[in-house]
Amino acid sequence: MDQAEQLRNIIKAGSPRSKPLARVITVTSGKGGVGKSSVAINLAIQFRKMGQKVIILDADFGLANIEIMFGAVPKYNLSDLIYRGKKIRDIITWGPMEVGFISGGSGITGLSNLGRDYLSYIINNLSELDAIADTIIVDTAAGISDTVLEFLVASEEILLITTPEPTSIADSYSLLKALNRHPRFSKEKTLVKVVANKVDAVKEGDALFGKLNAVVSSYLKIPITYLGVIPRDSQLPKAVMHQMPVSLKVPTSRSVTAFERIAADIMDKETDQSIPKRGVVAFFSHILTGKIG
Ligand SMILES: Nc1ncnc2c1ncn2[C@@H]1O[C@H](COP(=O)(O)OP(=O)(O)OP(=O)(O)O)[C@@H](O)[C@H]1O
Repeated sequence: MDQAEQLRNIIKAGSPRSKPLARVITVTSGKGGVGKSSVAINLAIQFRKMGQKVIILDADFGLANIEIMFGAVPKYNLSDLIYRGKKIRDIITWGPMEVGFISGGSGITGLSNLGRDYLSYIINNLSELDAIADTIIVDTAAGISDTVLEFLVASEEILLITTPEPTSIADSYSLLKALNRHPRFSKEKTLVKVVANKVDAVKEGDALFGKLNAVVSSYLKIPITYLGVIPRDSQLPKAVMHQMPVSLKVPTSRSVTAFERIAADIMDKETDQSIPKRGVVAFFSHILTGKIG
């Protein structure tokens, strides 16, 4: 049995569980600095307020945005689970409102060199996340690296953060173009939802989505939907300075009203039921299968 087959068998067998699989939402952007980590962390807080158990996986290897915004320094990261025998519960850092956080470290990158028994051990370990979390938010690096694309291809739900700057819209298009070319991308099985961040007026966000949607539907034919705007909000960077999510620091601020609305929209019961939750095992197996061919 080759490694890919072994992984497929693990997915088929699933893990013993008494609760539904976790929903994996991947937050990404074509360009850096558009607010990806801010969106990830504030949606996590909003989902917690709605009673969800939430884990953020910081897959922006090398940068530590989430831990800075969280004001919590993780003791271990994903590499400690993969290479140093730590268990999943050891590598979760609990932040404000008990949002869990896993730092990716340099975890995923050396996986192709591992043997198959070892890979199944890792996948089995990660599968525990389905029992710990209802929703897992994956914060990727910005841009079109192979690793980012692997994460996106493995996701059933992608939040694409864009700002009205023409460069951000162009980079969002390039990201979707690269994703569309990926041999394992399925437009039928992936929901791509656009968030317009740092906008000065609702109209500006609508225009941004209109432009992006026009080119994406003509040239790529990927269905994308619009989750609306997050206004430019001076409270947001101020909260970062205090290492607290703005949703907790200034819950009445304008961006927080937008985070509440977007979180409610994402968790809307009807939409929620239409999403085929693949769970953590399928998500990571997808990535690992890609790595080992
Ligand atoms: N709606 C907003 N209003 C005002 N400032 C914002 C808003 N969203 C994000 N910012 C600010 O923009 C900067 C970048 O945000 P953030 O770090 O979340 O972006 P990112 O896309 O994750 O960046 P990176 O590419 O470095 O991972 C931060 O200073 C943040 O406070």
